Amino acid sequence: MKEVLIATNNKGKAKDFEALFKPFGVQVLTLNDIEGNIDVEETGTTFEENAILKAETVANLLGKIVIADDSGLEIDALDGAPGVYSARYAGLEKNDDANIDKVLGELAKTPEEARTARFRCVLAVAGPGIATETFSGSCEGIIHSQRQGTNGFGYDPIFYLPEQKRTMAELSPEEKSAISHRGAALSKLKSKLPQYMEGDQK
Ligand SMILES: O=c1nc[nH]c2c1ncn2[C@H]1C[C@H](O)[C@@H](COP(=O)(O)OP(=O)(O)OP(=O)(O)O)O1
Ligand SMILES: [Mg+2]
Repeated sequence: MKEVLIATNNKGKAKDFEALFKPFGVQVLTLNDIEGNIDVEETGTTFEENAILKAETVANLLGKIVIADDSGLEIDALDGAPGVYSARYAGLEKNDDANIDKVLGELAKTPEEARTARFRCVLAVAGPGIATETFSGSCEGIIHSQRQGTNGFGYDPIFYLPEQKRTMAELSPEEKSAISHRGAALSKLKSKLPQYMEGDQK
């Protein structure tokens, strides 16, 4: 079976990618599936910079084509925070629960109509024989006043989708794939996928 390596340590993202690649019959591997402990420090100030940094660093270490994902939540009432700092919003130790509590606390006095937000995702592809490229996608929603649903990861339980009348954490993996920022970015990358898999000589 064909495989892609996603340069991520996030098991929630890995599940999203499994659902996204399933229709193509492509097997998803992540850094959790390979030997060693690769963790790239995210020193960039944009999703693009961090996605490229992760993709190129891991591609260089492994000598193969990889896809990296840098993503996050932009909340308008917080001037775009947590943005690129989404994973470490409540502190250096990554903690989805603490991050959600921090956001809900900051928005406690913000009325529903002013709680607009979006998820953003930038995918970067890098590796031997190809020029690094990026693909981006976004998904609009509203920050809900409490958690709802148990699917997905990260901020999904508080990301309310008015059209679905549910939070992202109440969608099935297939439903999330169809509307998510990650799905939108991957659909731009999709047409180049055969080229990336052929270009990889390893
Ligand atoms: O679909 C999503 N549903 C909910 N939350 C999400 C989503 N997509 C990104 N997010 C949040 C989670 C994390 O707080 C941050 C990503 O941070 P980001 O640095 O890209 O990922 P990460 O450090 O967890 O894993 P890695 O860098 O190894 O890929 O945005
Ligand atoms: Mg990260």
